[in-house]
Amino acid sequence: MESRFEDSTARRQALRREMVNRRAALDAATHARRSAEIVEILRSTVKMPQICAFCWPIKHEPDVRAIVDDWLGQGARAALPVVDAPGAPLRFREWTPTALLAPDRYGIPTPVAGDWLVPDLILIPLNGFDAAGYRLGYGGGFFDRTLAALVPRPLTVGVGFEINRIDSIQPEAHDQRLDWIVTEAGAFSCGG
Ligand SMILES: Nc1nc2c(c(=O)[nH]1)N(C=O)[C@@H](CNc1ccc(C(=O)N[C@@H](CCC(=O)O)C(=O)O)cc1)CN2
Ligand SMILES: Nc1ncnc2c1ncn2[C@@H]1O[C@H](COP(=O)(O)OP(=O)(O)OP(=O)(O)O)[C@@H](O)[C@H]1O
Repeated sequence: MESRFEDSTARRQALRREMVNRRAALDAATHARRSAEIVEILRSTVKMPQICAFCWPIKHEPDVRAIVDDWLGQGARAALPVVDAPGAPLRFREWTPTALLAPDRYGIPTPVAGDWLVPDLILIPLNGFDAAGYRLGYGGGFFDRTLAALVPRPLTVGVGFEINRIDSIQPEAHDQRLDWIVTEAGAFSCGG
């Protein structure tokens, strides 16, 4: 049992790095084009939420901030995740275009003030993903823990690039399945 645990942990660690490396190899124009394609698909498939959580892109993740700007202009509110501590669920703090952001413990720009909000939609960046709707992140377990705790559960839409598609992330008991995955190739319902 111990060695099997170490194997799956080692596999995930190697996959996490590989997924970041694949995105890092995209040139800026390709990255921008694919991000824009994802935003177009989101525009035509996702109903505007009341409160949209999204992530400030890191590690060459897709940049879908344009749809958040659209929704803000149409009356929605937006929020970014805040890491209180490793092992704790995320909380979400309001973001507006004038919000002051400061790097958190991982260097991720994070609001330093603002209302704490509960999103009805979360746009979740996919470091890696599979067709069943499982996501590979950066190993913190933050979204798994957060989604396990949120009642009612918000709509979860993973946003990723096709180069980060994996046959199966070999989900574990704690892995939360996303409702939708949107890539530059389309919107996929995961039927979780
Ligand atoms: N853009 C973005 N923001 C996000 C997330 C995300 O996936 N993307 N998160 C999604 O949950 C949360 C942050 N989760 C993170 C977890 C680990 C690392 C990280 O850099 N890990 C190091 C190893 C650090 C360590 O072990 O101490 C690494 O990958 O090198 C970064 C973010 C909240 N904000
Ligand atoms: N609901 C939960 N309760 C307690 N621990 C959890 C829960 N969900 C995940 N974890 C723990 O978090 C750790 C990391 O999980 P995982 O490898 O799935 O992270 P990840 O999805 O890559 O990370 P992140 O969402 O931060 O990007 C695991 O060791 C797991 O035990």
